[in-house]
Amino acid sequence: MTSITSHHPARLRRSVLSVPAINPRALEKTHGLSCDAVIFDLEDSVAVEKKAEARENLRRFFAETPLRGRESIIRVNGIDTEFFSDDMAAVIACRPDAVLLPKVDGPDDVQRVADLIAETDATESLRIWAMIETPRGVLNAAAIAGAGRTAGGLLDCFVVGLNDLRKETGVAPETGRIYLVPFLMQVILAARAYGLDAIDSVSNEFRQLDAYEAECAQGRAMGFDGKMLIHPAQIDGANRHFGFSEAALAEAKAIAAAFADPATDGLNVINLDGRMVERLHLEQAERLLAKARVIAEREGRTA
Ligand SMILES: CC(C)(COP(=O)(O)OP(=O)(O)OC[C@H]1O[C@@H](n2cnc3c(N)ncnc32)[C@H](O)[C@@H]1OP(=O)(O)O)[C@@H](O)C(=O)NCCC(=O)NCCSC(=O)C[C@H](O)C(=O)O
Ligand SMILES: [Mg+2]
Repeated sequence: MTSITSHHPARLRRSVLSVPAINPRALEKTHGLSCDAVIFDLEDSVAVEKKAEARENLRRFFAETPLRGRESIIRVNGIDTEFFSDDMAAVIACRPDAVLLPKVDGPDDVQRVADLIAETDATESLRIWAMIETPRGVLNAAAIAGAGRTAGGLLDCFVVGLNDLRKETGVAPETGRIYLVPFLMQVILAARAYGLDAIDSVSNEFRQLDAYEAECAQGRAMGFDGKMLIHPAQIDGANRHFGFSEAALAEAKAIAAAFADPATDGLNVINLDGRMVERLHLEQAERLLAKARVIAEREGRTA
């Protein structure tokens, strides 16, 4: 693979909202929210004595009122915990689009889960997402991303977890995430090297929307595809920052139109209004336009 083309070029993952599976009211609310994807959490937001009840909530939710038109992901407890096998049974029963593994330390974690899925009839539809949130996870990010290939191509997306990473490393929550940026960039690079998407970490302060918006802008500039969220108030900001401006859309259309002109047949590089544009830019433009079409479709208009 030589480009950053992902498995699913037109898949939207701007806003990925986490919802505690123990909270029926919040589960119900997901139907009216404009996030691109929902993570149904069985891990940290569910108390130990409530795990079984949370799984039951999910079984009911997926059977009776499943999410439509958006990706659904279930976050299970860690593979070495006592909850994992019951969580995976719930995942297989619910049939979300993906299972999110927390605290992935190395490629073996992904392989173990891929082997488990291979024993079921969910291989066609169920993908694996991995949380990169431990020091080993960050150090092994490239090997983990590469494991996607041996694990039947099921690995699809990385999600960064800075709460755990701060806890494990002692890095302070400084403005601008200054000391965390090297870790974040390493995760993005590893994801891109193997065609995975990468989702930025949650921001805990869900009432401080100015700081949150700045963090979204930073995440977008770093190359993340979207942000994991904890509260509905964070959805609009993520959709805006990880979406496209009118200017970017117009530029993508101009690039696509230029290369569609027969006059550019056989040319790899052209002059577009005083700027060099290559066919690699056409790939980027087409990816942007495909995502823009999905957004427009969802909003009931034409791109
Ligand atoms: C943080 C919260 C506990 C705050 O909840 P609450 O006190 O209810 O907030 P509000 O009163 O402002 O809520 C307003 C209404 O919005 C609904 N709501 C709130 N959060 C959600 C949600 N996540 N999904 C759907 N709906 C939500 C409330 O029910 C209110 O509705 P209404 O009654 O009609 O007014 C809460 O936001 C929350 O639990 N958030 C998610 C927590 C979570 O999922 N944690 C795990 C993910 S974080 C993570 O993964 C960290 C990572 O691992 C790492 O290491 O970094
Ligand atoms: Mg975590």
